[in-house]
Amino acid sequence: MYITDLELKNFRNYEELTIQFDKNVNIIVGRNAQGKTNLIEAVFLSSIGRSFRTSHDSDLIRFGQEDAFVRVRAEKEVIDTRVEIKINRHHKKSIQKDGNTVHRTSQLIDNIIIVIFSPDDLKIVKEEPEKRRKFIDRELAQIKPAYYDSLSNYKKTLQQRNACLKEEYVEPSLLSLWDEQMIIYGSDIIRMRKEFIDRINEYSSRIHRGITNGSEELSLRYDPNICFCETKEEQQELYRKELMKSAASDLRMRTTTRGPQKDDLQFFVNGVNARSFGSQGQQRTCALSLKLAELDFIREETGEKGILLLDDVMSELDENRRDYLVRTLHENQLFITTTDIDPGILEYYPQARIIEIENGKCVNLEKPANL
Ligand SMILES: Nc1ncnc2c1ncn2[C@@H]1O[C@H](COP(=O)(O)OP(=O)(O)OP(=O)(O)O)[C@@H](O)[C@H]1O
Repeated sequence: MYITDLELKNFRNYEELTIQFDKNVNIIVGRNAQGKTNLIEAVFLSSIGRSFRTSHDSDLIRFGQEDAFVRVRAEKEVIDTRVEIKINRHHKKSIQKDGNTVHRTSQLIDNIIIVIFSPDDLKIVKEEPEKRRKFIDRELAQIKPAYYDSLSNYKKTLQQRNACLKEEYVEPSLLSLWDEQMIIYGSDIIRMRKEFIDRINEYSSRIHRGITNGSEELSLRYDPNICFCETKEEQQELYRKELMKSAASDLRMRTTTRGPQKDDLQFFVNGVNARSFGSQGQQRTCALSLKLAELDFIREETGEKGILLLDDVMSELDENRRDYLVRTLHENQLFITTTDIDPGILEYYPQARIIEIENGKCVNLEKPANL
């Protein structure tokens, strides 16, 4: 799968842009604050209909304008696709896929599959558990409609249950109504997360061995707040018991204290917890292995090669890791944003398309003379 072209109108600092991409490597180069990340943000929008850096769609509209428009075309193994997004300051955003209106974001799932890797991702090991849950959710929701549905239903139910717990008087029958919903959706989430992490563990440990020339063994462990059970029935039964056990503390604390909203993911390098004891370099290598494992997972699940956006990440990696990244990704379409082109990348990818950005305009599609 690869993105063939992009069209923008009044998107962030772009007034108007039409651009074709290379099916392998696209290097988006320019000084700071010129619109490099804005460009890949527009590309990313076609995968889940949302930005990776803001939850306010109106932020995407060019200052002083009322509407923004994004069109992304992609070629896939079986059928090509086109995603168009219109954002208005006052109305709901509208999305079309191949000319048909998308009513629910889940209808976009499994169409254009994009993985974004930014410097923030390099901190995933040492950051708060929320970041690791977000990683799991973003990845799974993008390719598994069932996960997307369970997660959004779970989040809605959790909100309603928490609102109920904040009331002066908590109606027991209402609470147990929410509990039954939590049990169904929460159990599904735990089971799908467990399967996902087991698979990602397998891929990432192989990749990690490759990056470290076999000197480090990475293993991932899912750390669910409510233990994983082998069967769905056992899972729901356990979930029910845990909710009953925590009912008194939930009422006292006026919030839901148990469930997948408290899950975490642990990283071990050579058996040692990387969050507590890993060096910064080791933590970064874990993050890199995890990201690359995502692409393997996508390939296995969908048969498609996911598209990778590397936002400003090359300069954050040492030569060894950069090399590994560049060498292993020759089958995926890459978008690399950078202020300076690393000549090493052009050695591997002499055909890479260089897209130079200046103040929301594409100024030069040729290779600079010095490279
Ligand atoms: N809605 C908007 N309308 C107009 N301009 C915007 C809008 N949102 C952001 N910008 C501008 O876009 C620019 C930032 O673009 P972007 O984040 O893509 O930078 P970049 O080229 O990736 O820079 P860096 O190398 O520093 O990461 C800023 O000048 C900002 O003011």
